[in-house]
Amino acid sequence: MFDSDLMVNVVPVQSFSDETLAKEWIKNKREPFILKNFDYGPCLQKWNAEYMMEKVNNKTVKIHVSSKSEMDFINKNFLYRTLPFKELIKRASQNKQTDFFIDENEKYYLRSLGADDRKDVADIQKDYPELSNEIRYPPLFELENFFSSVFRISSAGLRLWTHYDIMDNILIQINGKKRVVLFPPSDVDNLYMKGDKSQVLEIDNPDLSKYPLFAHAKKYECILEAGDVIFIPSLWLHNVISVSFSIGVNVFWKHLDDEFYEKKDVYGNKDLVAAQKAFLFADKAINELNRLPLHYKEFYIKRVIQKFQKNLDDE
Ligand SMILES: O=C(O)CCC(=O)C(=O)O
Ligand SMILES: [Fe+2]
Repeated sequence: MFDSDLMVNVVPVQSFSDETLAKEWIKNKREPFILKNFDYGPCLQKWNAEYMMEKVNNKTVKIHVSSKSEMDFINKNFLYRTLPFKELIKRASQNKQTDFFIDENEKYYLRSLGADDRKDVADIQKDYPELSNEIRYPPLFELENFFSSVFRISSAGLRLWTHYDIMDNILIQINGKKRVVLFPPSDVDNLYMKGDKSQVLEIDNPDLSKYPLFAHAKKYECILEAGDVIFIPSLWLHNVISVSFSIGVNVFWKHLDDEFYEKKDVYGNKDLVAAQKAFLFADKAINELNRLPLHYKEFYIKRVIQKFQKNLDDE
């Protein structure tokens, strides 16, 4: 497989400046897009490293620390540590560290959490009151469906693994640049999933002997500049690399009725209740079939898959 074969599957993410059009896309098209030129308020001018260090006092944050550019959640090649918010910003905004946990080139990632990270969802308005009136969200969702708002602060060059979330989501880029690569839900068979994450880490240089189907995955791709917001529809897989020191905020909201979401899901990434039940039934079905000799099991797994496929075909 050559690079050029992989390139065939790259689609640039659409961008536009019209909020009404953006809302239409969310409702009807459900594909990623970038909305440009929205007025987010003072955060766009103000939120740089110096300002954040000065403004946010007395807060400690749980962070990811990684000596590798490609963070790997499945094999945990990073550390969880705690730092004062100020210190996180200082370190994440510079490329070489004098104080470090692993080595001088280590990188930092903050996904902000609620006050009690097991019970509370992240909400910048509550968790960072000193910054709360400096950001305004674009009117792309109904306020009653709001779920959480999350800081995404990252060192230059750090990549967040490919994953999906179950809620609709906008990612607002406030400072610095990010490259975002997305894969449609229909490509989930090509992404070697483990839970909500893909095992293919090096998406630009994948090991195709290990992950041959990845070559067929369709990539939607864009660079998010400060002042851009991208819509990441639920179930679209996404991989995010910070091209420079980067401050972003993402907002999740519920696109379905409350009852479909797991109640205790503070991160907004647990599979929908119906899907969790289906996985449990699948485990039970597998246990049953495991009691049979292999050739019966193979035959009946195919028959069960046919049943699921027929259900989809009848839709
Ligand atoms: O910007 C990032 O680092 C990750 C964003 C993300 O995963 C999201 O908005 O759902
Ligand atoms: Fe995400």
